[in-house]
Amino acid sequence: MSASEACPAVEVSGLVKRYGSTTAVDGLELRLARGKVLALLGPNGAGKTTTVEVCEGFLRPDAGRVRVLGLDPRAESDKLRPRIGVMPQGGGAYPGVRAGEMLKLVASCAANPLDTDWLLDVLGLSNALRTPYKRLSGGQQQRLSLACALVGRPELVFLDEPTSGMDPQARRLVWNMISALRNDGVSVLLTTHLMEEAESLADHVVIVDHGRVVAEGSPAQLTTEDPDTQQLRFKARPGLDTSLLTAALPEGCHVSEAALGTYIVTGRVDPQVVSTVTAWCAQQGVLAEELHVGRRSLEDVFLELTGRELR
Ligand SMILES: Nc1ncnc2c1ncn2[C@@H]1O[C@H](COP(=O)(O)OP(=O)(O)OP(=O)(O)O)[C@@H](O)[C@H]1O
Repeated sequence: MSASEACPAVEVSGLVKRYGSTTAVDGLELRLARGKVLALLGPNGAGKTTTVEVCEGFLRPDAGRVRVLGLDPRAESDKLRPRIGVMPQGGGAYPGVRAGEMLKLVASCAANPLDTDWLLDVLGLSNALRTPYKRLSGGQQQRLSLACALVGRPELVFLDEPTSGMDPQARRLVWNMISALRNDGVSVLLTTHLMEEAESLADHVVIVDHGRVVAEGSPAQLTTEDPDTQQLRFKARPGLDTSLLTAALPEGCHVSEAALGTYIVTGRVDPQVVSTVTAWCAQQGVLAEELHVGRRSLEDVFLELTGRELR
C-alpha cells in the first residue's frame, strides 16, 4: 500500500472559515476513512457546505489543516481534482447545455471515464439526453449532477444533499448507487437533512452545529442500544396529562408529548412499563396506537443536540 493509499480519505483539524463577521466553521474536526461513507448532518447554516467546499478546494480556510487523499486541496488541486468527484448543492451547469453534452464534456476531462450512455441509462436520464439543463426537472438536474461527479471513476466523492428534491424512486436509486460505490471501495462524504439517508448509508455520522462537531459515531453508537436509553413510542389523543402517566411509571421513566398526539416514554423500558402504559391509557378511555419499543432514532438524537427551534 502506498503512503497516499494509507492516509484517510479526508482529514480536517481545527478548521475555521469566516465570511466577514460570520464564523461559518469554528474549529471543526473530521476524519473519513478510505472506502467508508461519512454523513455530515446539521441544521440550516451549521457550516456543512462551507466545510465540504473547503475540502473540495473551492474555499480557502482561515485556519486549520485539511488533507484530502493526503493532499492539500488548494495547493495541490491539480493532483487532487482528477481523483475526486463533486456534486455541489443545487447542481450548477450552463442553463442551455443539453444533458448528454454536459456529461460528455465532463467525461472528456477524465483519463478513464465511465461509458456515458451506460451512466445516463443507470440514472434514468436516457430520455433526457437532448434536453437543455434548464428544462430538466429538479430531480433530473440532481441526477445529472451525480453522473458528472461519478463519470471520472473518482476515489472519493463529495455529495452535497444528493437526494434533495428527488422523488422516492430516484432517492432509492441514488442510495443504491452510493452503496455500490462503497462496495467498490470509493469513499463518500455526503451532507443531508434526511436522517433515514444517514442512518441507512453512513458508516460514520458527524453532527455539526454552529460550525462545530457536537456528536459523532456510527448510527448505532449515536442511537445507542443501552437499555436505559430505550424508548416506548405510541400515538393517542393529543393533550393527555403526561405528568400523571410519568407518576404511574417506575422512577427513571419520563413521558413527553413529542409531537401532537405522539408520546415518548424514555428510561428503562421493560414489560412492566409497557403494561403500565397500556393500562393507564385504558383507564383514560384512550387506545394507545402504533406502540413501538426501540432505541432512539437518529432524528431524536439530532433534535436533542441541536434543539427544536427553526434556524
Ligand atoms: N458566501 C457567503 N457569504 C456570507 N455568508 C455565507 C456564505 N456562505 C455561507 N455563509 C454563511 O455561513 C454559515 C454556514 O453556511 P453553510 O452554507 O455552510 O451551512 P449549511 O450547514 O450547509 O446549511 P444548509 O443546510 O442550509 O445548506 C451560514 O450562516 C451562512 O449564512
